[in-house]
Amino acid sequence: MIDSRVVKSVRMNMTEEMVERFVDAASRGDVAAVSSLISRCASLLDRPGANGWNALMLAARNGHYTVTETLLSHGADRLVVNRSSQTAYDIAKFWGHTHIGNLLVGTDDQSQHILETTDPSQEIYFSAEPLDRLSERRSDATWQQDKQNRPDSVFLLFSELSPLVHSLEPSTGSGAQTSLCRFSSSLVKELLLKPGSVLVFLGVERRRPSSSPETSSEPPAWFAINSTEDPEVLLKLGGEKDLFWARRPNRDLLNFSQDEAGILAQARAVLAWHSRYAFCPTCGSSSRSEEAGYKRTCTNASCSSLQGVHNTSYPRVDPVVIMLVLHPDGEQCLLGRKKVFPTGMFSCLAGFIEPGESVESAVRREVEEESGVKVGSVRYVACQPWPVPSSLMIGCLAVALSTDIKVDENEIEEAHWFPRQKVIDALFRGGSPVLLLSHQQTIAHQLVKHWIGCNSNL
Ligand SMILES: NC(=O)C1=CN([C@@H]2O[C@H](COP(=O)(O)OP(=O)(O)OC[C@H]3O[C@@H](n4cnc5c(N)ncnc54)[C@H](OP(=O)(O)O)[C@@H]3O)[C@@H](O)[C@H]2O)C=CC1
Ligand SMILES: [Mg+2]
Ligand SMILES: [Mg+2]
Ligand SMILES: [Mg+2]
Ligand SMILES: [Zn+2]
Repeated sequence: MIDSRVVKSVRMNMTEEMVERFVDAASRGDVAAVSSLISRCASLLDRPGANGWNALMLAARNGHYTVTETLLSHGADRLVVNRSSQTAYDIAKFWGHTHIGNLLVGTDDQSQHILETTDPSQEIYFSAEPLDRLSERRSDATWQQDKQNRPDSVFLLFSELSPLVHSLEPSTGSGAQTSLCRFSSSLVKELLLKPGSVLVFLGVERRRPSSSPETSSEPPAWFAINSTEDPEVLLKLGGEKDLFWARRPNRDLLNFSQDEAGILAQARAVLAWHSRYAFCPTCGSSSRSEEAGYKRTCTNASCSSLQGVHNTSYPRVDPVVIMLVLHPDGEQCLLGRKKVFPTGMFSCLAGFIEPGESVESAVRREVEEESGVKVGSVRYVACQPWPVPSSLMIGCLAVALSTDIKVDENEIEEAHWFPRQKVIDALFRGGSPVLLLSHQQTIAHQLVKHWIGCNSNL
């Protein structure tokens, strides 16, 4: 007689084996095997394998576009999570498969196929460009005046370079905690006449490709104002709303949506330049704002800054190299901490580029100055505008030639080689007691993530 428990157990084993074959086919990108197994047993679709990952997650992990497409066309559930609470979209995003991420959220763009799949720049905070800067309109005074008077124009307000913001309900789902306060021209009209106010034209909203052709009016223009009026009085401009000034640059500026962060990076950096260049650096006379806030011209008619190329007349950008230095064994990375960092936090080394220096030389010099480690090859990864006040962080991976560490105590308190697994734990567990990484909106964090994503096989 056959024991029914044995039959049940054999059946279970067969099903489990089929699930494993199915997830394995998805993981390898074998679209024929995936399709054939689904046609034989549709219930396989969302079943997880032994490690808790289903076929969609594995296809997303390994960048298999056609398999992802096939699974979705059969109705695979995009919202199922693995044991680390990641959806297939989270996994695709983490591993840099942007085109698969787009497919999973339903905004597929085939052109992504042509590009390298691991391009981290699309995710970099402060780098979104939702406005068209329309630089050709900056010197068109009539156009500028018209835009300033239009009721649909948007004005952002800053005091001592801090933007006026309001909190967002977590239910907005965007992940952003704060949003920039948007004022209309009628509310800021008087403020613009005050002598301490500086106005910068930021651009016009980019039209969405789907917008109807009969919308003939031009898209709204955006401006930023830095005011020297009493900040408490300015708060009242917003009426009864619960507004506040985002004053702590390294913290309060990291809570916006990607689009608002991009606008903020532009606005704050240009306003910071105005606040530091009230006087001409060449002759010391006062200077005035022109070209809708994109130029400062010396008021002294005989000043040499009025002839030739003078970079003091235009908004400044300071290049900074920031690098994740990899151990020659490829399995460890060099992270350091400044005294001001919270306990346990380590980050990439960074430093200003000096005049006459290439990116590669600056990486080698700063790493050696700060840690004593010699660096060989350097590879650019992505950059981040950093409006504190107006740096451009140039993010690189670099490979060490030596491994002994001797820190420059003026700049760095400690630096160590961290093994890959410790870094993975810090990334996934949001900070272990031994290692806390910098905020995920920083390029330092993104470089670490990029390194893990490039090489690891989680
Ligand atoms: N987004 C991110 O992930 C990160 C951003 N950063 C930003 O990068 C910038 C530079 O990093 P950091 O490690 O401090 O740089 P450095 O290692 O070059 O050290 C900075 C020090 O160098 C001096 N210095 C030299 N050149 C300049 C210059 N052109 N402008 C200002 N100071 C200069 C200053 O000294 P003194 O004050 O004595 O004159 C300053 O304190 C910082 O603004 C920081 O906020 C840094 C790390 C991560
Ligand atoms: Mg340095
Ligand atoms: Mg430094
Ligand atoms: Mg330096
Ligand atoms: Zn001058």
